[in-house]
Amino acid sequence: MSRHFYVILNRHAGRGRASKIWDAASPKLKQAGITYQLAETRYPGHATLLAELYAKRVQPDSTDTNIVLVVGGDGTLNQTLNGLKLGTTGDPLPIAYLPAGSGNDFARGAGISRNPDIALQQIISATEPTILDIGHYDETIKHEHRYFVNNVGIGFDAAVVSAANHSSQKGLLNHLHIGSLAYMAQLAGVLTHQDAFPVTLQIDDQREVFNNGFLLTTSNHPYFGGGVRILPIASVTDGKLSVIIVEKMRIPRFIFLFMMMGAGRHLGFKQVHHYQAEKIHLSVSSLEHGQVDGEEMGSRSFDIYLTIDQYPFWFTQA
Ligand SMILES: Nc1ncnc2c1ncn2[C@@H]1O[C@H](COP(=O)(O)OP(=O)(O)OP(=O)(O)O)[C@@H](O)[C@H]1O
Repeated sequence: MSRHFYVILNRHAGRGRASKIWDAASPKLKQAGITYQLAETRYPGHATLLAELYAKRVQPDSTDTNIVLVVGGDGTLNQTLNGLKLGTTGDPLPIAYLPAGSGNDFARGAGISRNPDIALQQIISATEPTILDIGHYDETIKHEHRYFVNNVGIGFDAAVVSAANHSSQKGLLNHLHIGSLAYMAQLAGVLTHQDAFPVTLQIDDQREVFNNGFLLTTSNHPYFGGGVRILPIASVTDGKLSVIIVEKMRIPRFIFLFMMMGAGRHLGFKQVHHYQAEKIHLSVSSLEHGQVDGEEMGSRSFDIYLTIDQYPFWFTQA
């Protein structure tokens, strides 16, 4: 059975790293006898439309395996997944993913190498799809729904994403290839300004209320923020979502908590609560920042139903 790749390339991902990764990978695909068609994203969000149109166009063919290869970061992967979901009526088209972003948290969580040569080998050597968990949310106030590969965050992490994106220094720092400094600088600012907020959480049949929420993240795997192991218990193959709530605490204690995350010891703090479930319902009535897979949801109140789903990915485990 021959393989044909539809490549969705975001040359801007990873501050331009994606472009170099693709230029090195394309001859190797040809050498491996894989045919491909290249589509480059032209504007933010374009990957969704490209994937949707491709899914609508492609015909299932028993002699050919059609695979969508994403070359970009978690944002491009998220958009591609959502476009494929919109455009597919029959069997889902498998996604191959060459991580080329800044954070690459999905690759960490799924066992896809962040070394592009190894990741490409994982893709080329695959002979069948690997089914992994993905998340889905339904937000009832603004009537939004979307799939996610990493996480949906409300509060601290989303405020950091928003502040870094709107920072006046971001362009300069990115130009100097030190964009992560933009996040570090914003982290300090958000730590001092983010207020506590009330959260109501329904986990399967269990209901919890927190008046002092600070960080609220529902995740599909352990990593967030570019490699922070916030939910070590989470897995892309357990058929469950994991949720963590960190209550507001004094700044030095919060910094200590972040240091303990490296060793996975933060879950023992009394202000840290975590759960796993197939269905999660979150309500936040105050205006808070939200993010999904690192993309801003805006500042608003939230009433979100989160569920787990599965999707075929094209790679062999490292
Ligand atoms: N031609 C383009 N011009 C500007 N932005 C684009 C273009 N194509 C895609 N984008 C946007 O680039 C953003 C960042 O992409 P992506 O998340 O893939 O990379 P990243 O942020 O470097 O990686 P990660 O999310 O893993 O940290 C996405 O929001 C995407 O919509």
